[in-house]
Amino acid sequence: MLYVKAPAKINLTLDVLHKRPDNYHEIEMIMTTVDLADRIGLKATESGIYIESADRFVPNDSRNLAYQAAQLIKETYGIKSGVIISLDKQIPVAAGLAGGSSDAAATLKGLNQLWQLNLSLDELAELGAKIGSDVSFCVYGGTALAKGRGEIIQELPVPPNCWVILAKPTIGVSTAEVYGAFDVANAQHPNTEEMIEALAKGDYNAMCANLGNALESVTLNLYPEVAQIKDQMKKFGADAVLMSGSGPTVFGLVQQEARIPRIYNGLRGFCTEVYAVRLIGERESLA
Ligand SMILES: C[C@](O)(CO)[C@H](O)COP(=O)(O)OP(=O)(O)OC[C@H]1O[C@@H](n2ccc(N)nc2=O)[C@H](O)[C@@H]1O
Ligand SMILES: Nc1ncnc2c1ncn2[C@@H]1O[C@H](COP(=O)(O)OP(=O)(O)OP(=O)(O)O)[C@@H](O)[C@H]1O
Repeated sequence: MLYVKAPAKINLTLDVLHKRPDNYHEIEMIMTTVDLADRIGLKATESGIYIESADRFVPNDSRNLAYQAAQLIKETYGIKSGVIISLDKQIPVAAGLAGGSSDAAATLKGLNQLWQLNLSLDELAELGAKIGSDVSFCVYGGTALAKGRGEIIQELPVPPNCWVILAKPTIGVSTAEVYGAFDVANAQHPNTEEMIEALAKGDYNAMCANLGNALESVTLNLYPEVAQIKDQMKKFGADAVLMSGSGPTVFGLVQQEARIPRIYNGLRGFCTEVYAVRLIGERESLA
């Protein structure tokens, strides 16, 4: 069995520029990986693609993004052999943390090794873009500026060291629904350039000051409980707070470890899924 780690991502910024003729939105966003990861096991079989997962919210057929990754590699490179993909899910599902996309990216990287394809990260990221907008970033990991519909990746410096508290309300959010309700005319845009500068300088306070997500107000309107979690996280002492991706997960950045118990325990009072993890933000080598 070959094991590959599939880390979650958070959005430090997410800007939506305009709607495109292909119905996707042109975006500009800065993503970084956090130390909360699914573990993907890959086992060779004679033929077929099989998904094993104990999580009842995870599809075990071609709707699974890891299945789609294996299918794409098999078709593109004419592979006859099969694979059993076991997904040990740690990343909450439909959370805005790119769980499915990261599983797909890890599957691409793992199968590259299992089937000895010798593909580069760039080639794997290009394949990943066919599966979903977040998959290319997940192939590289680390910290990056993503453009286009999310698939054009430019590496950025590793953010300053800090803790990330993640809190997911019990609702799951559909990315398509949030983009669908987005109103370009009334959008609030984060300052992407300032965030890039903050990362270049390793300036934690500037990173906190420039967190911004144009989709946040859309999800907050649809699901008021997300706004409540944001308020609570601030009240309990996070340095800065933002919704990740299309939500509903809210993350808070904290530099002082001593502050974590108060925030963590305070949120656990009305939110079952709360995690305190380190920010990774650094690229890992090929699986
Ligand atoms: C919200 C984010 O997670 C931020 O990282 C991504 O922008 C979404 O990435 P994703 O879940 O991989 O998205 P996809 O599976 O490619 O697309 C899901 C749906 O979201 C909408 N979508 C997605 C990306 C994008 N740039 N514009 C869009 O309008 C489209 O309606 C699409 O049908
Ligand atoms: N490997 C997978 N893990 C979890 N969900 C998956 C997977 N493959 C497909 N799905 C489906 O995708 C839906 C969205 O789940 P996912 O956890 O990827 O969302 P997300 O974190 O919001 O993604 P993103 O941030 O990329 O928009 C789920 O409801 C599930 O039906």
